[in-house]
Amino acid sequence: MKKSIHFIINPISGIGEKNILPSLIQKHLDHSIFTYKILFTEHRGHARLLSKTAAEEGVDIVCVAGGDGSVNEAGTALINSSTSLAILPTGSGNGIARHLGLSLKLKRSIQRLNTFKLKHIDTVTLNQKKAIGVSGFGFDALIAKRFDEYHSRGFLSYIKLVLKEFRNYKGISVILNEKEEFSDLLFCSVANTSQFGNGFYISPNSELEDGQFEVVIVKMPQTFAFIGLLIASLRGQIHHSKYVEFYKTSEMQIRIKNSMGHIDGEPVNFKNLNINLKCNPSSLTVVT
Ligand SMILES: Nc1ncnc2c1ncn2[C@@H]1O[C@H](COP(=O)(O)OP(=O)(O)OP(=O)(O)O)[C@@H](O)[C@H]1O
Repeated sequence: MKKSIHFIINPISGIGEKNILPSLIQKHLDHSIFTYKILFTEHRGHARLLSKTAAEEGVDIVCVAGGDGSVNEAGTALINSSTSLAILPTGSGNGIARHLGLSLKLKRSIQRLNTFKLKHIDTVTLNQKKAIGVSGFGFDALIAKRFDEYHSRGFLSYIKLVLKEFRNYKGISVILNEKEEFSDLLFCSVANTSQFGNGFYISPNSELEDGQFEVVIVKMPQTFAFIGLLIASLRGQIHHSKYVEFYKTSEMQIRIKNSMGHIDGEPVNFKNLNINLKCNPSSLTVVT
């Protein structure tokens, strides 16, 4: 019997044209293996609703075309279901797709679906919210919020914003497991995958199949050292920096002071800043 795929396309993700996707899918998907349907998201949160419905209907694969925000919406709706997640990376940063080693070329990533290889990956719970890639508090959350409101997307816009916002940024404080307190931090990340996106690594040793995640503490650097940190991040060397500490774990309680949060790059308002972090091992099936 043929497998069913629902393609869910976020038309505002990234900077590329999404209207060509239906013809690329028609051309490169193996129709002897798959039947498919194409849906475009119409608003924030729509990918979550469409994916939930697909899982309830017993669709085999939800293939989301978008960035990490869309991957989060679609993927977290499929946790512990028998529907697998596939990704066509059309976002600005595509951190989760890059971590999974997926091709950023649309033709290649559609063709790769035809081989239908599955992987069971971990997800992370932050209080009631679910994450797949990198979440956190502090400067990265501020950037997620500003980027969300920004007039343009893509890599260059992102870098411009990061450099502009750093100039006025005041640090945050974090307490780990009610014991260790850190103040004047640039940010605190919860990394289930290795990078924010665009090749900016925050936790190069994070893996999606180890039943654990990393809590990454980044101390506030001076401007010059901040540029150094960005370069180290792009080189995948940030774990050697004296400004960075890692805690690998499957569970942790963190208390955040004076910060907003983000989950998979999307700004999130946590009502309670006592956050219980928990890994959910092998809770999501992805096509790689
Ligand atoms: N039709 C739509 N109109 C407005 N917003 C939408 C629509 N469809 C989805 N969204 C929202 O767009 C936001 C950004 O999407 P996404 O993360 O996929 O792209 P990106 O930000 O360009 O990529 P990345 O997260 O990899 O940097 C998400 O919050 C998603 O809910």
